[in-house]
Amino acid sequence: MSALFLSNLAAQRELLGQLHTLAPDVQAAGERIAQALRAGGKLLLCGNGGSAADAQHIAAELTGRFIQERRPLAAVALTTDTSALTCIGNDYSFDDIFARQLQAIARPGDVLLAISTSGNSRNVMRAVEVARSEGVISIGLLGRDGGALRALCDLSLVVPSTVTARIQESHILIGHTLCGLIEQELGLV
Ligand SMILES: O=C(CO)[C@@H](O)[C@H](O)[C@H](O)[C@H](O)COP(=O)(O)O
Ligand SMILES: [Zn+2]
Repeated sequence: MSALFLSNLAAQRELLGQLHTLAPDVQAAGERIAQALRAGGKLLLCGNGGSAADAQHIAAELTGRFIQERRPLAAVALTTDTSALTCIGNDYSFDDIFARQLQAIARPGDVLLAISTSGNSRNVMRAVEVARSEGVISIGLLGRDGGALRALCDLSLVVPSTVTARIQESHILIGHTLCGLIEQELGLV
């Protein structure tokens, strides 16, 4: 068990080494999301497996509460509606499960947080492509070398580990940091 703890600490140390490039990008991502929310837009989130859980977790911090009592903020995880996911997956393609929901509810000025540890999940890539065509800013929360999503997204936050679990552990740290920045930016804490 202690091997897992040590492996997590090593990944966090590697992340620390990237802080000079990552911190300004996380700050920029928080500001962009806050700007969109201030203007009446919303944050949409997507990802597979553990990243679907992260998408829901981050959305809940905003619609519910992160640190302090405040008005709810508009955030929707595209991972939660099993009817939409099974209908679109079954009738169209699993690659379309996020893109089609996004087409239905996204408006120009919204932001998409696209979460993928490999950076290569087809359904997340398809969502980012649709985001671009709908005037939605895309922020990638990625791992490894960022994969294909790195270049597709308007802004990419890449955790430089090659282990999926370690990347996810850093993703939720960055997700919480974004929630804190958003609350600060909106003057709500
Ligand atoms: O949580 C884990 C592994 O820690 C898995 O459920 C993992 O999220 C799934 O294999 C995903 O399908 C991986 O997708 P992605 O992060 O490469 O986009
Ligand atoms: Zn996991």
